[in-house]
Amino acid sequence: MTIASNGYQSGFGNEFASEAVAGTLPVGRNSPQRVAHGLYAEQLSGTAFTAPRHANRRSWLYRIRPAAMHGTFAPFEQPAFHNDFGSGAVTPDQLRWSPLPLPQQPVDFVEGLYTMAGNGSPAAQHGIGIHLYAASRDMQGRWFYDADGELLIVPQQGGLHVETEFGVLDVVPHEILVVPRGVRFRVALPDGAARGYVCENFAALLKLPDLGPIGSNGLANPRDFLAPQAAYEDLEGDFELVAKFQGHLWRAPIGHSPIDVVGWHGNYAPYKYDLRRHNTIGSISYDHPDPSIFLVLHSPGEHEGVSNMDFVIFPPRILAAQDTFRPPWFHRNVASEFMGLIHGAYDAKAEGFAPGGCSLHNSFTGHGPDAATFEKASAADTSRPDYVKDTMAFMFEARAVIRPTAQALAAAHRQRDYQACWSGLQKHFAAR
Ligand SMILES: O=C(O)Cc1cc(O)ccc1O
Ligand SMILES: [Fe+2]
Repeated sequence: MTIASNGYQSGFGNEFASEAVAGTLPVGRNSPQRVAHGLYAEQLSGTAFTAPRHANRRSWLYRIRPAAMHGTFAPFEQPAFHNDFGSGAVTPDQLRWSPLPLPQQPVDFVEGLYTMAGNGSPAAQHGIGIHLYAASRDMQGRWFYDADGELLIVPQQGGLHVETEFGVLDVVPHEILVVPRGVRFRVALPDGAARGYVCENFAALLKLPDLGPIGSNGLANPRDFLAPQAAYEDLEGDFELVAKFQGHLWRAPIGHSPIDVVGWHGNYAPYKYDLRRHNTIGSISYDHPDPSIFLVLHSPGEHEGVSNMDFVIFPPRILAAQDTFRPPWFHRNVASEFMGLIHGAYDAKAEGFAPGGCSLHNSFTGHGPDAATFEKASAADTSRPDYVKDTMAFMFEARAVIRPTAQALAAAHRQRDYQACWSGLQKHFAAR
């Protein structure tokens, strides 16, 4: 059984209000003595009660049964999905992986999560977990919530039909989905199989960046973010609720569908965004800009301008910079970079970086265009623009080193010859 979408409300972090049955939302108060239609009122807080108003996020849910109603949690064994990033040595090598193969067996979204890397921890409330998912069946009689971090889901192959307490979000590759901490949801696969990336953010909630001299419009525009209209099901049965709590998965029996919110209002809700709407800005004079110009959302850190995580995309664009090496330059950064590819080819890598694949370049590890890209771009005619088409790469960039998991380092899909992509770079130096 699937719940159909009731559509969307637009805006980033707005004070939304939505009811699937007319007259559900109380007027002029949040918690009346008796809620309309015999519903229960429940608050879901995403920030401290006393967070300043501009940062305060919470919603009120009016539901058939309160979230407290479920059985006792017991461990749920899914050893590939965790937050064990280790504390020992971490290789400074450049790392790259081919796409995670799609499962041959029936595997749902939660069973198909595979942890690649991360830093910090849910207990410390800083850092990120970076996961892949590869799934082949709908979550059946099972709902999931992550108490450890908000989930930034980046589909790469196959759509996702995501039923949440707040309503339904349908996403396809090129769209992203953010499910806030604690929100219960079920993922169905309209295309039969699906693959993608997840950034689990343990720290400050994702927000739109300030635009500085860019002005009041540009990059990801707030009105293009969509939150769901309320949609619910009134369903009883022998089901299960899976929780991620302090790095581990738990399961509890639940006798009803938790997607039973008939109306809600507030500013803490899941949302989606179509990356193709990004208003991409670049150089119209010379030089390739820093990738911060491609920022979509970020989780700010304690120091201004230094993020816990920046989500950056490399969408189709026109390169016009003159007398310029147009692809990303060679570089070493204090920040650490995990990249993925949703579609097409990435302009710094002629070969080997496939859609569904990923790479990791940690703090001060040298990287940049591969040898073939360097030779081509050094010889290119820059008097005319380049149209970079058929591409959508992204980066989860973190201030702290991103530690690959033991399973990612040992994985069959790791490209152990990745560094060879630079070995063909020729010495061109001539003093005279
Ligand atoms: O390909 C990369 O490494 C990502 C990246 C892209 C870019 O345009 C500038 C710097 C950077 O790290
Ligand atoms: Fe880089």
